[in-house]
Amino acid sequence: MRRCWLVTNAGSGSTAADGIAQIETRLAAQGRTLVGRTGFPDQAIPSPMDLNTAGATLVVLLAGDGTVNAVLTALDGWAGSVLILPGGTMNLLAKQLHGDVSAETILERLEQRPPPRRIALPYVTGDGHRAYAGLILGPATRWVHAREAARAGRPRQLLRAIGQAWRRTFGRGLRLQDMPELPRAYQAVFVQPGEAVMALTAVDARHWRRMMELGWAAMRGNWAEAKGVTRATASSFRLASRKAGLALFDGEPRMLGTRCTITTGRTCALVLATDQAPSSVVRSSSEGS
Ligand SMILES: Nc1ncnc2c1ncn2[C@@H]1O[C@H](COP(=O)(O)OP(=O)(O)OP(=O)(O)O)[C@@H](O)[C@H]1O
Repeated sequence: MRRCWLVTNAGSGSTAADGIAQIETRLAAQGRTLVGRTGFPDQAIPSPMDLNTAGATLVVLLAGDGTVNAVLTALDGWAGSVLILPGGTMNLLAKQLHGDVSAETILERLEQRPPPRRIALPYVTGDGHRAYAGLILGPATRWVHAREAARAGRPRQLLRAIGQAWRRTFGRGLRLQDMPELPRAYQAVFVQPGEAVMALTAVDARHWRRMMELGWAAMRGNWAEAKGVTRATASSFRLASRKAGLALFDGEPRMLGTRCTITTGRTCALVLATDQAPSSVVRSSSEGS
């Protein structure tokens, strides 16, 4: 893992130019050679063939969960390793793999003996899209447009997006098929990948602030029996919607077709985990290095 390719996203929550420079300095101090750099999304993610041609055996990724999603999906099947460093806002995957530690600490652990394990990550999938940290379904997904407008510093677009999200959230909820445990119409359904089955958390809460708090907290797994929340597990289920609907795959908006089926999958052993006591999702999917 001496020859690396660095992928960054300047739009990710906590990726600053000096942070990227620090990572490059640290890699050089460890005797690693940077054979390529990609600034996503302006530049395309390198293909396995690009990486092999450059002799890269390690992709170091400093970005948020949305960028991590794009890279893992593009590189699934590659024989090298991917090291995910926290460069985003939530960094759910980096925390699962390494604990809540800095990029510097994770790079230090690359040198430890035995070396970090390469693991296969489970994901949930629908209509060809994947979510490694979590999938959000239902009208609450409309709030993503407000988030992106705020991020882009566009106040008029933000106000319009808030208005639309507000109306949608309190409109008709999402119904699921093949899930008798979840019989109602829900404002949001959070789906997290797991070992054999996925975990569903359905929110039937009509207060928008509670709903958004519950949503992202659910992804971090730090709340349990909140009001208006029902939990279930499934190996697959279908959306009952007759119209295409918005979904958030690791926070990124994608359209799902009518009656789309959501199932599970798993990557090849691609991703490095450095935490001694990783989360249950990671532990359950671990493989030898
Ligand atoms: N596949 C993609 N294609 C195009 N743009 C993307 C893609 N994934 C992420 N982005 C954009 O890159 C920016 C940063 O997203 P990213 O998810 O990497 O960081 P974040 O949202 O700050 O972190 P986190 O998801 O961990 O909270 C966002 O504007 C996002 O929409």
